[in-house]
Amino acid sequence: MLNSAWRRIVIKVGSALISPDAKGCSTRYLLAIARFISECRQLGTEVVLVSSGSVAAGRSAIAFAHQPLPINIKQAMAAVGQTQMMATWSNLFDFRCAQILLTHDDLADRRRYLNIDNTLRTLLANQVLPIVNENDSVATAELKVGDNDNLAAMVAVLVDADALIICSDIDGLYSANPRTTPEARFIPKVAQIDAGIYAMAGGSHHAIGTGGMLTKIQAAEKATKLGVDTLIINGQKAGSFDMLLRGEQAGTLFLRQQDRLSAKKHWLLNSLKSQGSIVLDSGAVQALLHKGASLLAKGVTAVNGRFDKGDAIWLCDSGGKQLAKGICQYSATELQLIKGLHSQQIADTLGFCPSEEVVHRDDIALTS
Ligand SMILES: Nc1ncnc2c1ncn2[C@@H]1O[C@H](COP(=O)(O)OP(=O)(O)O)[C@@H](O)[C@H]1O
Ligand SMILES: N[C@@H](CCC(=O)OP(=O)(O)O)C(=O)O
Repeated sequence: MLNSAWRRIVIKVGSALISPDAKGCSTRYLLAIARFISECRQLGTEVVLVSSGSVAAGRSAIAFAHQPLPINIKQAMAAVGQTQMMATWSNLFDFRCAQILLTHDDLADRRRYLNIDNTLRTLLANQVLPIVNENDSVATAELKVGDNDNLAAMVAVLVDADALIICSDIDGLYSANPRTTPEARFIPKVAQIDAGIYAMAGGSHHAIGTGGMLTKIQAAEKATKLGVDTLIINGQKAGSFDMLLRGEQAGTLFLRQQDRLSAKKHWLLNSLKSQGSIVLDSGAVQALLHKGASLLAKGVTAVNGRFDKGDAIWLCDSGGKQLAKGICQYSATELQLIKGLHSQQIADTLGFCPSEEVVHRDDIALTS
């Protein structure tokens, strides 16, 4: 039985699995991965897929013989390969897929970060499989995350995933690159990522992979710090997925450093500076404290301070007691106009309704 604590997972698939011969997309390895994704969903685990492969899949369409590939050539390859990659995945599923293309800027900007978060939540709530990649054909080097291992870790944190599964072309982390050091030892579990672990990492052995083991360890560090267990598994072996479905460990497991929810709560309460506060009516206070509910406009009675969509704010009771901190989906000006209204009235009042919730329950940390 798949790990029952996995409510939501992010699966990252590397270029070598999408386009093993760098001649367009191949289903050679994707069939087993697609079957795994379908089974996870049937077991009630939500899946977000981060798929590399646009450059590798589009490589044969653009004439260029030399290495390294210049950025304009890679961008043209990505533009061709991205549609092929999406079409290949879509053909393997009997449910809908959605394409999300991101750059580093989208994740660094608070408003865009929230929009992506809302889009992903909505897709998952509608049983659509989000397939994320870097927006390679438009992003310049400075705008890029640069590799999909780190991108997948950022997405895992964004969607509050319980686990990040990085599917590569090797069984997991070894004490050195086994392709150049045959006596390298396999490392099944990593409790703490330190300089010694980084020293094990070598680069990629093929021209289409980005980062080799280094970016996978960086990704594991990002994700485990914020409460996401991270696995590096061999996506070329269907047996890796069978093991996970039986609840067994496959590949190398990087253990999360703390509980995911407490990591988020800690981040909200201690790292995000509050830009204002809102006062809740007694019904909203009860729903917040005892039902873990999202905050709706109906329950807001007053708005203090000047904050923007995406800022952290205090949620207070009528006596001014700070009950929780949360990320607000509306600016203070917008909230002044919609406070006390039913969610259905928001669009009529503002002309738009980015979210039915003023503060989503996933973005709330109670102070006690
Ligand atoms: N310590 C290590 N343990 C395992 N693999 C390593 C190590 N150092 C470097 N590698 C290389 O990293 C490769 C996987 O990274 P990469 O080629 O970027 O794959 P992907 O396309 O899946 O991201 C392996 O095939 C191996 O050649
Ligand atoms: N975004 C790029 C992949 C970048 C990347 O990290 O590749 P990989 O190391 O194969 O996961 C693409 O779609 O070609």
